Amino acid sequence: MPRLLKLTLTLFRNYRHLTWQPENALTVLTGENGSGKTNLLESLSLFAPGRGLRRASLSQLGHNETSGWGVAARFQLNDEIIDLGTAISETSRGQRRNFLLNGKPFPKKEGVEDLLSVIWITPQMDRLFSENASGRRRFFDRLVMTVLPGHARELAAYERAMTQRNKLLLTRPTETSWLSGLESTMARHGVAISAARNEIAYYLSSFAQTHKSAFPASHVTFDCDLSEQIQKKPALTVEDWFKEKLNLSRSEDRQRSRTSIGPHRSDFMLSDWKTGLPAHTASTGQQKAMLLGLTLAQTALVREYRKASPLLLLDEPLVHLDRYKREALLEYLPSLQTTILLTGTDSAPFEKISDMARFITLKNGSFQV
Ligand SMILES: Nc1ncnc2c1ncn2[C@@H]1O[C@H](COP(=O)(O)OP(=O)(O)OP(=O)(O)O)[C@@H](O)[C@H]1O
Repeated sequence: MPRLLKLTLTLFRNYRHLTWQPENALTVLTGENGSGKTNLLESLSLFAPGRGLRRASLSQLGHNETSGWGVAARFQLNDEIIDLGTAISETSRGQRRNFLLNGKPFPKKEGVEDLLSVIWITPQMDRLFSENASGRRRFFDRLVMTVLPGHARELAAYERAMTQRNKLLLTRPTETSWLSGLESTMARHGVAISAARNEIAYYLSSFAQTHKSAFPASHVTFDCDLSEQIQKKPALTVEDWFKEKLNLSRSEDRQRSRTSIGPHRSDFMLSDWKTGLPAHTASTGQQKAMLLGLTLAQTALVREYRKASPLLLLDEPLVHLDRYKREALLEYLPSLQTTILLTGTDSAPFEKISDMARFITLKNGSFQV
């Protein structure tokens, strides 16, 4: 669990209208380039905080950029059935995306991430370990959120305070007590963010190590002053230490127009547990295998912490993998007993799961019968 029972797309990307009731836990979506495979996965990725698997703007999601799009899905969670919906709403501050739970706005202080974990990989992530740190940070924070949903709120609160501090340093740098208040807020949430990242990195490494699969067991570490401090000192002391650092960096940060220290600057490192091979020096296929290894360990961790499986969206998971790894992945996935959507241009590489999975061919945003 969870099980996707129904998906309805209205004027979403290249879909005018689609209603789909999946029959199997495993679905393989195939079709020519541009047929709508990633778009369908993207629609489900919107049931997670943020901008979905393509990080698209709201206007890009509507069919031919119309704003009247909507995505609705019915899920079976452990023993209840819920209806989730997302669409654009107009507010006094402009357009934003809203969520509906069983036809009503979400209760205050509760987010979609409290009900459902959605995990995805995309072909763009094949370069995750060799490209810039901001992509890795975003990836890792999303990973932490799927396990500890409160992480999303900590990040939002930290970023809000940091944005205000950066603005204040430029416009009213003499407002020292206001700045101190913002720095206290940043320190409190910053320590919580780093602690959650460290906790998940630690458990991911140990889960990955015991995980029996063809995928390299990975060692995950964080490169951040704060993470290092947290490993040595109690959280409150680290909070004071971070607050002091922020205070001391005011004039430098004012010159740079940004905050130069904190968890928003950290990076995470991944290396093969056995060989010590750092991910960025591995081959393309090895990096893909490390990404999948991390994703499978994440899935196990979500189950352990939340007593429920995540929804898995795997866009082109077999690309770059050798035959041994492809088969190992396909052999493992059915044991997860959750809704898993896989994509590929051809069905042949998925042969191994042909008796368990439902194969659907897409063309121009509709299912081929
Ligand atoms: N807002 C939109 N309105 C209409 N069509 C769109 C919109 N956004 C993207 N498309 C179209 O959707 C198609 C891309 O779909 P998608 O990325 O899902 O394809 P895919 O099947 O995953 O292809 P590939 O195999 O190349 O990865 C493109 O033809 C693109 O022009």
